[in-house]
Amino acid sequence: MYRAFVCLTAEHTAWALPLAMLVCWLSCHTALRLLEQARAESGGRSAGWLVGAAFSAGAGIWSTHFIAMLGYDPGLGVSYDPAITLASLAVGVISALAALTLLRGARGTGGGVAAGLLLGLGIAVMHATGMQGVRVPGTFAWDPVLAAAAVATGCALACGSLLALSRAETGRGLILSATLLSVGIAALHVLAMAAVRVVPDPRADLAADSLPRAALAAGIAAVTLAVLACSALALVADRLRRMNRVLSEQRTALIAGEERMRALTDALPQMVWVAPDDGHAVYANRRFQAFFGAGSSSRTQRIDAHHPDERAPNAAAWRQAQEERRTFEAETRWRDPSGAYRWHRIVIVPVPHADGTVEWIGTAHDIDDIVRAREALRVSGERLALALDAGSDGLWDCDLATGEAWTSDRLWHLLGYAPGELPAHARTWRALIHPDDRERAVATLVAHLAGATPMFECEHRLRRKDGAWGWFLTRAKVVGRDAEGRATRFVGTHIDISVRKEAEGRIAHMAAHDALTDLPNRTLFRERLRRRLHEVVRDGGSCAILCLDLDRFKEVNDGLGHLAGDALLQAVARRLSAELPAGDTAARLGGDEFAVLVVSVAHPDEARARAQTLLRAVGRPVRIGDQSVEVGASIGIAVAPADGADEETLLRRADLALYKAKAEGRNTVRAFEPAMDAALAERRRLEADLRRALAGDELVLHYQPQVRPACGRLVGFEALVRWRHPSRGLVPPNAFIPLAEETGLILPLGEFVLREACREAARWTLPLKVAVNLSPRQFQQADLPERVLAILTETDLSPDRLEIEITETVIINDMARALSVLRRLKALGIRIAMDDFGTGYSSLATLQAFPFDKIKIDRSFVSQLGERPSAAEIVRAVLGLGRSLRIGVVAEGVETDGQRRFLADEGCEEMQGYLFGKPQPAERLAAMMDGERPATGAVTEGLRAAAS
Ligand SMILES: Nc1nc2c(ncn2[C@@H]2O[C@@H]3COP(=O)(O)O[C@H]4[C@@H](O)[C@H](n5cnc6c(=O)[nH]c(N)nc65)O[C@@H]4COP(=O)(O)O[C@H]3[C@H]2O)c(=O)[nH]1
Repeated sequence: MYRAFVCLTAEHTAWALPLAMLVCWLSCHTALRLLEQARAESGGRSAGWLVGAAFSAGAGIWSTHFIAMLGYDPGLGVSYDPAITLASLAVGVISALAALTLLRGARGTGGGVAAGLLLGLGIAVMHATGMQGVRVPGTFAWDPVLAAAAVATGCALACGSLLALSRAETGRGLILSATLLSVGIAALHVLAMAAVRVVPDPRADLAADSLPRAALAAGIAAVTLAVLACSALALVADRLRRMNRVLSEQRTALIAGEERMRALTDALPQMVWVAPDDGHAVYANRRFQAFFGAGSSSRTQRIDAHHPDERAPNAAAWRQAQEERRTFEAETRWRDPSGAYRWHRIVIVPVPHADGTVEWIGTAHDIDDIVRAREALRVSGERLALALDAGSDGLWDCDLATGEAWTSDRLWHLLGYAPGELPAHARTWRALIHPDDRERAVATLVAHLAGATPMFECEHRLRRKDGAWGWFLTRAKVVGRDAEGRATRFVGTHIDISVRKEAEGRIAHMAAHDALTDLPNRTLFRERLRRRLHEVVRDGGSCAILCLDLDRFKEVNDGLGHLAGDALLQAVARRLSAELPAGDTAARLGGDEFAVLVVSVAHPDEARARAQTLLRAVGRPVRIGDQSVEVGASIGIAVAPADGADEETLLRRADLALYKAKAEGRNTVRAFEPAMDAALAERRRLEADLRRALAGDELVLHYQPQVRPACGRLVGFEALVRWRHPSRGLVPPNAFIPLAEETGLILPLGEFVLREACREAARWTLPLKVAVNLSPRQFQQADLPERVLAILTETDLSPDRLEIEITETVIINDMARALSVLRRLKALGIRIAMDDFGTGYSSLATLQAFPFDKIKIDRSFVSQLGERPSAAEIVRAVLGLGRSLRIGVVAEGVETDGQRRFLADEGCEEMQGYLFGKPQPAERLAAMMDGERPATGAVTEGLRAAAS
C-alpha cells in the first residue's frame, strides 16, 4: 500500500487524478443514464443507446487512465504508441459494451455481478493494453500482488456499482453507481500504476512514431468532448424520456378522469350537458340523450321542450343570465319523449375560460313528483288551515323532551288569548288547569305516557284570560317514542265543552230536582237517604224520614186553579226548607207529597217534634194573589235503623204512617208502628186477589130495582158489582172499589161492569133502564164516550136505556173535561144521574153547569128521616131543587114504609131501597119483570117477594 501511496502522491501530479476522476465520473454517469435509455427503448433504438452508453463508459475509462497518465511522471521521459493507445480505447469500449449489454438483459444480482466482473476485467485489460503503449527509457517491472489487488479492487467496485444500479434505479442510485464505478476505475488505475516500476534501460530508445504527450492530451480532449457530448445527449434523452413518461401518465389520467366523469354524470339522476356560448351541446350524459335523443342538441331544441306557458319567460331569463354570465335557475315543465310535460329544475352554471370564452354546464332534474307532492301538500295544508280555523278544536303538538309545543291559533282563541300571548309550552297547560282537576289529569297523563292507555282523555277546567273557568275535553296520543320506549312526541286537541258541561249540569240538576219547587226530587232524596243509611249502618247513629201530604191541596187546586195550586206548593217548599237545619233534606216526591230527611235524631220523639214544627209552618195561612189559603198537612214518620235500614223499607213505612195519619184526620203526625205493616200486607194480598178476580170470573153483578111507587111500576135496575172471593166469600164493593181506584184496576173493572150490565139489560124482556156507576178515574179517559158507544153497539143496547151514575167529585176534579165528556155521553142519548147528592160539595153551580137527568138523594139522608129533622129539611130542599131545575130526583136507601110515605108526600117520584128490593143476581130479575107485566100500578107482592 505504501507503494500505491507513493505512486499517488509522488509519481502523479496533483491535478491529474482529480481531473481523471471528474471525467471518469461524468462518463460513468452518462453511460449509466444511456443504459437507462437503452432499457426504456427496444430494438435498434435500444442498441443505439447501448452503444452510446458503452462508448461513454469505455471512453471514460480510457480518458481516466490517460488523463492520469498525463499527470504520471516516473522521472523519465514518457511517450505513447498511437496504435496500442487506440487499441486500449477499443478494449475499453468493447468491454463496456459487453458488460452493459449483459446488464441490460439481466437486472438481478447475478447479472449485476457478472456485468461488474466483466467490466472490472475490461478496465484491467484496457489498463494493461494502455500501459503496453507507454514508451519510457526503460522497462516496466510489475509487482504481481499490487497488480492482482488492482484487478480485484476494480472488479469489486464495478460489481458494487452495477449492483447498486440494479437495486435502486433512482437518481440517487445512479449517482452512487457512477461514483462507485469511478472510484473502482481510479483505484484500479492507481494500484496498477503502483504495481509498475520503471527499470531504466539506456538501450531502450523512444520510437520515432511515438505519440507525444501533447498529442495524447489532444486525443484525450477529443474523447472527453465525445463523452461530454454523449453526456449531454444522455441528459436530453433522459429529459425527453421523463417528459414522455409524464405526458403519457397525464394522458392516462386524463382518459381515466374523463371516463370517471362520464360514468358519474351517467349515474346522476339529472340530465347534464355542456355547451359553449353558441348553445350547441358538446357533452351530454346518457339521461340527457335519452330525453332529447342521441347526438348533440341545440339550444333551440331545449327551449322548444319548455311548456308553452313558460317558454318565453324562460328564454328571456336565459338571455339575461347569458349576458351577465351568471347562473341560470328555473323550475319549469319540459316535454318528455312521450309528449307529457314534467316539472324539471334547471340550473346552468357558467365556466369562464382563460381565453375569455365561456362554457355552460347545465343540469336538469326531474322534480315532477316533488312539485306535485308539494302542490298536494299545499292544498291539504290550506284545507287543514281552513279546517283548523273553522273547527272548534284547539290543536297542539308537544315535544316532550323540551316541553315546547306547536299550537293552533284556535286554541288560544278558546282561552281568550291572542296567539303568542302565552308561551306554547307544556307548563302553560299546567299553570292554567284547575287545581282540583290537576291531580287527576296528571295521573291520567302519566298512565298514558307509560303506555298504559291507548289514548289520553280527560275533562278538566282551564282558566280563561278573563279569569273564568272553562271546561275542556283534552284528547291526545303519544305519536313518537325513543329507542328506550320513552314518549317523545304528544299531539292532541282541546275541545271547549263548557256549554255541554253547563247543559249537563242543568240536566243533572233537573234530573235531581223538582221543576216547580226546585227541591230535590224523589231520585235525589232516595240517593241521599241511601247514603245516610249506609253511614248509619256503618258508623251507628240514627236518622228519620218524614213523609208529608197536604190535606186540602186538592180543594185549592180544583177550586182556585192550577196556578194557585202551584203557588201553594212553592210556598210549602220554601217553608219546609226554611225550617230545616243544614244537612237535612226536604224533597218533593210528587203532587202534594213531600218528604224530609232528618240526618240525625237522638230519639224518635225528636223526629216527632220536628214533624210538629213542620206542621205548624205549613199550616200557617198562605197568601195567593188576594186570597189567604190555609192547608194542613199529615206527616208519617219512620226512624232508621229501628224501622228499617234500607231506603225502600223506610220510605214504605213512613208512607204507611202517613196513610194512617191521613185516615185519622187533618194535621196529624203518626210514627210508624209494626201493625201498619200487617195492614199493608193485607192490602197487597187483596190487590193481588182483585187482579186475579178480574182475569177470572169472580166478579158478578147484582141489580137493585128502582121503582115509581106512586104508580107501583118498576122503572129499572142499578147494577152493583160483587166479588165472589174463593175464601172470603161475597166481598162488598166498598171493600175493594177504593183499592181498585188507587191501583187503577177500576178501569178494567168499570168496563167489565158496563159491558156486563148492558149485555144483561139487552136480554131483559122489558125495556127497563139500567144504571151503572162510573168512577172518577174512568172519567179521566178522554175516549170514554167512544168506549161506551162501542159497548152499547157490541151489546146491542139502546143508549136511552143506559143511565150513568156519577158522583160530584167526577166533575170537581176537572170540570171542563168532565162536562165535555158528559155532554158527549148525553149527546149519544145516555142519561146521566148525579149520585150521592148532598154528601160532597153539592154546589148549585154544578147542577146548573150541567143538565143532569136525575139527582140521587144519598141514603144517609133517607135513613135519618124521622130521626133528624135536618135530614127531612135537606131531602125536602133537594126535591124542591129538582122541581125548580126540572130534574128528576130519586131517593136511595128507602127501607121503611114511613120513609116511602114521607118521600111520596114530598113529591119524590122514584125510589130505590131494600123496601123495594135488594141487589139481586141477574137470574132473579126475570121473575121481577114477569111480575111487572100484569102490574096495575102498585108495587106488586111478587116484586116485594123477589126483593126480600
Ligand atoms: N143499608 C141500605 N143499603 C142500601 C139500600 N138500598 C141500596 N143499598 C145499598 O146502597 C148502595 C147503593 O149504591 P151506591 O150509592 O151507588 O154506592 C155504591 C157504589 O158507589 C159502589 N159501587 C157498587 N158497584 C159499583 C160499580 O159497579 N162501580 C162503581 N164505580 N162503584 C160501585 O159501591 C157502593 C156500595 O155499593 P153496595 O155495597 O152495593 O151498596 C149499594 C146498595 O146495596 C137500603 O135500603 N139500605
